[in-house]
Amino acid sequence: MMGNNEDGDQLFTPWNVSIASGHTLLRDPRLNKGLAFTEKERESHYLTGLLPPMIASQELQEKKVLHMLRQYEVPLQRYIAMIDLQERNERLFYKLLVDHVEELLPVVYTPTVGEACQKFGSIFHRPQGLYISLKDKGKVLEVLKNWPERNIQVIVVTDGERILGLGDLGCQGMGIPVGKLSLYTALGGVRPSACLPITIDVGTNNEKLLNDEFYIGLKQNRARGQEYDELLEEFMTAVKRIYGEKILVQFEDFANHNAFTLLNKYRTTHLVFNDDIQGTASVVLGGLLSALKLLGGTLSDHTFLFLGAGEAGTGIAELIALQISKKTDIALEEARKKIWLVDSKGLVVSARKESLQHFKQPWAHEREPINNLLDAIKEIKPSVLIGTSGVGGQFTQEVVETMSSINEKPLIMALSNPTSQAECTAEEAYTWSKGRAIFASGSPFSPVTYGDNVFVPGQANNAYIFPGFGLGLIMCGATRVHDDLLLAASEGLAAQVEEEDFAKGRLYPPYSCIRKISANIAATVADKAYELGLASLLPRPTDLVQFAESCMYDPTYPNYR
Ligand SMILES: O=C([O-])CC(=O)C(=O)O
Ligand SMILES: [Mg+2]
Repeated sequence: MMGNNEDGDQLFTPWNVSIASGHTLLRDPRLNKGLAFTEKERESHYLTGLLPPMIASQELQEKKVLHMLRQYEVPLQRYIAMIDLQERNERLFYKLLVDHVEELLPVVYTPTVGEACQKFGSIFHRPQGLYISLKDKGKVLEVLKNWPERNIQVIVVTDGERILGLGDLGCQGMGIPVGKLSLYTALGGVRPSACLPITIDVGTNNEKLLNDEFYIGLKQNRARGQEYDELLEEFMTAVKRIYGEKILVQFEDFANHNAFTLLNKYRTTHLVFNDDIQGTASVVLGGLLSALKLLGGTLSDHTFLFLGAGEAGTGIAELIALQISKKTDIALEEARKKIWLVDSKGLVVSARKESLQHFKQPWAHEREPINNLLDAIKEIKPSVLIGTSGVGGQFTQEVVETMSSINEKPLIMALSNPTSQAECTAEEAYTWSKGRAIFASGSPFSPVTYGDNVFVPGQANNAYIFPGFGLGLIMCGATRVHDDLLLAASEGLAAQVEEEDFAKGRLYPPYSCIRKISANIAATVADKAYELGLASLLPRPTDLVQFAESCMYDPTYPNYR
């Protein structure tokens, strides 16, 4: 329909019904193959003349993009180039990511994605993902319907309040669901069209953003309480209504208070998973199980001390206690007593119980108060030290040396992200422990040479877990997440660590085999879901690893007729 409005501008309805060919085909990132369109495809799809004569293979295209990426010295430039590729040629983006996962994971994911979120307003080109704000209250279902795809299997949603260890980035947190879902596809094989990144904008308390003229979100302080709860309730109801019972909703980078509340509220009615609480817990438990092969003994022989008592800290602590209680005759309550948490006010102890947030209370054991990490280490003598504080540099030389004086092989995990927030670097851990520490970190660190040894630190990042875990849930039609599925994922991951990994001091297998790892995790998770009666796809496939592999998206170009 055409016509003139009052201002004299031409009005028209932006409808366009066509099958993709010619220019449209080239502009559709899901279908575009660029120079890889064959002679025949160019002829039958009206592409002749729209491309230069060269016909390139997908491999050659990969080589070219990789060459270009390696020329950029600034990580953010690489990130932008990858996002541009994703928006231009989706299959090439994923082919590249799958084939060069170790090199490109730090580009599209942690740590660079953190910087991208911080600068999101200025690098914002074309919108990715779906934005739902307070303004959409009462019409969230309609907003969801604006998304062009219908067959969604996974949503990753954030409200941007705790982006990695970088704090409140408001609406600019969108980089995180986008990045996580790229990994769902590249690492876990979930189809890109089945993935939906969502940011819920309830405002931000970040003054810098509120005063930034280019800030892309709502310029108001965060809604709390009833206003917040109602929007999230409307969202969760709409999601189930539009996508059904089996839609997986992954909560990501919410602040502690909302993260625990949302998970508890929706775990019995929806298929929900909190990556920061549960995914991180599962990846760390996997690393601990594999560390036992180096250290000997069982989990219950160890004493654990955490710096940080938020989502990651208490999530990991609870999963360790659960595993101990399942594998021994120690009750969960007793198992918890092997685990100690230090927060910003010092050791979590019973004397503080009244003033503690509810998620810290199970960890308030009997002991004299201690107000700092170092003294807590000296008193408790942990064999395992885990940093989940979100604050960089807290594992000082003295901390690492003290751990090393207590333990022959201290196990130290510096999990906070991105790299700037890591509790210590890999080099610090190996140097200060004189090469004795077993070290893993949330963000990637390069190998470290110490004496005659080259140590390869493992990256204890939930990226090992959520893609395979999600695939496992989806492929068996799971309807609820159960803690036993997380334990299964940890065991599935630990089973993938090989002798040569241990020889290099790493507790995790290399990311280069991540698709195989994910298929195995998916299989152990689905197997457990069948055992618990949580799987709806019947009959159960006999070979679950093979079934997982057969479900995985292959980014190789198809041929067009
Ligand atoms: O995104 C990551 O690298 C791991 C994670 O969930 C977080 O730090 O919040
Ligand atoms: Mg996270």
